[in-house]
Amino acid sequence: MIRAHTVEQVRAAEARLLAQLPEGALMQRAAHGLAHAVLDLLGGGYGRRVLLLVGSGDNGGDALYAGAVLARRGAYVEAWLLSDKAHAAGVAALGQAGGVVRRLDTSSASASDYPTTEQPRSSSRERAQRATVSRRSDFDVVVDGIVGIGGRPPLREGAAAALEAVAGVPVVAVDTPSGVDVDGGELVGPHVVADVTVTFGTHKVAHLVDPASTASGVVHLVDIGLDLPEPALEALQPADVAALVPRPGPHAQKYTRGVVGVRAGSAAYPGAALLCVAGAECGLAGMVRYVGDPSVADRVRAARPEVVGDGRVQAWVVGSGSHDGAEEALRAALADDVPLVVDADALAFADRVGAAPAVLTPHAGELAAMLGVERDEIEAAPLRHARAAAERYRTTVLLKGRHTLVAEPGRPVRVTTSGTPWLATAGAGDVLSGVIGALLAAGLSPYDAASVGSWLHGAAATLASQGGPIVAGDAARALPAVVATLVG
Ligand SMILES: NC(=O)C1=CN([C@@H]2O[C@H](COP(=O)(O)OP(=O)(O)OC[C@H]3O[C@@H](n4cnc5c(N)ncnc54)[C@H](O)[C@@H]3O)[C@@H](O)[C@H]2O)[C@@H](O)CC1
Ligand SMILES: [K+]
Repeated sequence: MIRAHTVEQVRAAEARLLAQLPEGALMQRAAHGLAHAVLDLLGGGYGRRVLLLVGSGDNGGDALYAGAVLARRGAYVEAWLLSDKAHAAGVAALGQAGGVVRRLDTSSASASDYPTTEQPRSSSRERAQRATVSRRSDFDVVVDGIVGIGGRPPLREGAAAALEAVAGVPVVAVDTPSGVDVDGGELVGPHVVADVTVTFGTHKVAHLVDPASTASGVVHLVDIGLDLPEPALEALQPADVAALVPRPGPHAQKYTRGVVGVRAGSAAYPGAALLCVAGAECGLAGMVRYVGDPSVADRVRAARPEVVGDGRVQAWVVGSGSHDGAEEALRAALADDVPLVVDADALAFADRVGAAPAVLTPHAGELAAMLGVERDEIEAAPLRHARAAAERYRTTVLLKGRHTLVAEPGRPVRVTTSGTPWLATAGAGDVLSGVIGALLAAGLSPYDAASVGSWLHGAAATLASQGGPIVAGDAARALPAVVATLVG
């Protein structure tokens, strides 16, 4: 499991650990982890050229100490101090290691004010003595030590100008890309866009949740020995999914494995019925029933001879393509008093679900209608709105997106990081609701069914895609192969 904690949780854990360790030990752990990640990225230290952007806090301290390690490995390291309060011991350490330190006045800086003279090709000692500075193209990497978990977004003007001055150079962010909203994962103004983020102790919410996760690049976690409580957020990994996926026991029969019923599709949208059933037929439940418009039911049975008609089920999937039959489909499903997936057209009636165990599966537009806000607001702050919806409906809410979120009151939000952009295709949501229904029927809780279903759906899309385009049915067809690799 990948876990992410809030700034408050990290600070509390750090305080407990700091009390047991010699002064500075934690920062040294962080800085060495950072330096080694930079060395890995650059393929070594000797002859490499590293620029540190250093803010006023300990995030800058990490960058400076890491810079000292890199300088001792033969790298040319130059630090631009963006504040006159930069970490003093870190500045001294970098200087002792032969690094170049420049104090910049960022109060009125624009990108053109930043150093642009060419760096002479001479020994690192000479370079350090002359304290000459480089053109942006002379740096192999920029280390962003502007702000970490102590930052308040957005990035201040001077820091943003410094970034602009080195645009195009690969960036390694220290702990978090500076300027992002660390706990909310929102982007509210200028911020660093990192190629790699080296974080300490645990992931932060912004590394996993969109839109901020797009600014984090590849996230590398350095263990500094923190003892942490239940996370704010978690991302299932293959081993977690494998542990949760239902498997038939030696005496299994179709009814004990669970029966999932689908009330989806309509004469206007027959394809939604077929795709939802295709997801439900992933093989994780013992039987699939379809109930709907007779002409659609005929098409479902023609395509999928295993599917049977109305009867007892352990879970219902309602709403994908139900059109104006959604309200009645939801009413009928609720009458059975079993867990249900409420999708698409049925989401307009989500208030009727009450205390029934359920997964609501809106995309941003549907959630906007449910909460009475604009779609843009959901897309700018998906985590905040997924949590708000879970509280508002007192149930499990799966908000679809590049990194789908599963929120339930009182539980860490689960974020899905499997998948491919090729899955943004018509009918993908219908398949997803079917898979989640099958998992509910097999006995998983709404929280597990939603997060495992979403993970499997993303992994199946990746497998089907092989880097190229797919349609929703391709993802459904790849589901059994994904499950086989997990449980095999
Ligand atoms: N606390 C600890 O024990 C450890 C902390 N570590 C590092 O310390 C960091 C936290 O350090 P701090 O608490 O000093 O905080 P930061 O260094 O993250 O930032 C705080 C400073 O940044 C300035 N600032 C805030 N918002 C800004 C903005 N939008 N633009 C520009 N400047 C801004 C503030 O004036 C403040 O001085 C972590 O992210 C991590 O990198 C690591 O060394 C591991 C150990
Ligand atoms: K940073």
